[in-house]
Amino acid sequence: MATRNFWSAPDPDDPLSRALQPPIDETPEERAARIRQFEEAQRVSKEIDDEIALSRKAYERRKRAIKILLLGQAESGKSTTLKTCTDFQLQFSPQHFAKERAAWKTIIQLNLIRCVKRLLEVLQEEYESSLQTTTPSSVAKGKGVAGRTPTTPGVRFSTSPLNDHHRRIRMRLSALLPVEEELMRKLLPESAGRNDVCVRAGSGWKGVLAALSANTSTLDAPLPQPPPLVSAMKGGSSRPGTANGHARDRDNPTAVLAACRDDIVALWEDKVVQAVLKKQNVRLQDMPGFFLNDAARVASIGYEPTDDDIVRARVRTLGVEEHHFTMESGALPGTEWYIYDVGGSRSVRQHWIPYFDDVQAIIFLAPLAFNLTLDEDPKVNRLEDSIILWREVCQNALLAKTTLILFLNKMDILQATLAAGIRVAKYVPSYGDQPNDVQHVTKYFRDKFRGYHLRPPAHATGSASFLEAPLAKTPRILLARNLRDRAYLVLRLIFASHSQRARLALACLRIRQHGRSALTV
Ligand SMILES: Nc1nc2c(ncn2[C@@H]2O[C@H](COP(=O)(O)OP(=O)(O)OP(=O)(O)O)[C@@H](O)[C@H]2O)c(=O)[nH]1
Ligand SMILES: [Mg+2]
Repeated sequence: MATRNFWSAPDPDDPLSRALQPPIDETPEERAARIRQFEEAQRVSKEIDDEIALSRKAYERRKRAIKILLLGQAESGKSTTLKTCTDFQLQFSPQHFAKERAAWKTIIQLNLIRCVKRLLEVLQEEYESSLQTTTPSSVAKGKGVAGRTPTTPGVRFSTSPLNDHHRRIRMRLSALLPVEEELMRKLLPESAGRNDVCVRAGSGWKGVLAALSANTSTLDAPLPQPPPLVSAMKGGSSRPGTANGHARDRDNPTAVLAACRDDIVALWEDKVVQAVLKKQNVRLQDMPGFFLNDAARVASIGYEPTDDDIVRARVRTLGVEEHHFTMESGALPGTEWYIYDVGGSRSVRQHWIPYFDDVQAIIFLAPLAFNLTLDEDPKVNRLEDSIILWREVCQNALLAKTTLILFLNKMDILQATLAAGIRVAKYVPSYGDQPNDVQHVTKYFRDKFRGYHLRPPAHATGSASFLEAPLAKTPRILLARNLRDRAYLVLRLIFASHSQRARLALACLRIRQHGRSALTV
């Protein structure tokens, strides 16, 4: 239907049309101004129409897209799972990957500083708990430690095996703390007081860190000798990061870490320090973002993170991060995928719910961390929390038709924990005197999870590797032995190719069509 122009002949029956007519005595300038105004209004209106059409198209595309939600408690490995996928995708986009690598470098440096900080805390606790005050009788017996014998009653002394050498290293390494503070502030301004590395989803934190890393790379030349850290501890007043000549060090984690490198390595490899950790029952190796074994490499001037470093880096997610991929080849070319990575700590779990009625699949990560407790509530066992959370997900009515995929992950940590002689029965009394090996422990906990979803066929258990196992129509039990296995499955899930193994990806879609099922990996 043709539209009537504002200045066309008025419809005598329409009062609005009559009112919009130009005045009879309109001058040529007024007319030109009116036409310009009208054309501008038309342009804006068209722009709005185009935007509406575009967002309608995007909405339709999004409705057709495959949406996956990653769930699990904090530190369960959600972001890591996604990282492995992104990593894979970035192989085909090296420039983008270089930028990512720069961002991860700073995160890994922060992770290392956090490990050092934790180590220093343990040593401080040990030192404080060993402090004693001399009594006349102890002085008489010549009781004393760390090579010194207090000679006066009432003097406080330490019975700790840590000596002056350790204390000096400890003091020097405390220079890393302002660097950590400054980096954390840049990463997340409201992070003051948090003891972990965290980022707000969607805040563009990778860009911030990549820019930071690029700026500091010009400052990465070794510091003049002696390094400011050492001179500061030798009684000088110039501490790194103070106005006294070294303000730039705070902003240059690479240089400060390099100056601390030998101290970090020496402290971590020190036999006495290792004995203290054992006595205090602290396994820093189990800490997420553990890089002390790599300190000599990570704390060097020319450090470049490897892919493995990036996978192992720890950064806590706050909020919901959306990742969007379009499958370019393989079984479902052109398909759009959205993967949502959420924060897993208790205080942010309510943000999961709005995603429940919009996703086709949930990948639930559950590490078998039977001996650990939640950071946010040290009274709650991690594994118990995971099982309760899994039960809630399985029983949620909004997820009745959603494919549920359960990863029992961090198998390598389970293996190391059991190999270190840590007994399951000590933390889970119901485990009783069953053998304390990976096979029995995994089976025991797998059954705990299995109670809440379809029982898999008996023949599916115990396959050598899920990659070789033929795919059954019914859900099956598969075991990813390490991160690589898990990454592989998810990658196939996302970038399904024509290979045999890609059937796993298709299976997920098939399962989706057949209603509730679960695949335990
Ligand atoms: N050894 C080992 N470490 C793992 C594995 N999966 C994840 N990690 C590490 O565990 C830490 C925590 O993983 P994230 O992926 O950040 O955990 P998340 O679930 O995203 O945690 P939030 O964001 O706090 O909810 C990281 O340092 C990972 O490198 C695994 O299978 N084995
Ligand atoms: Mg995360």
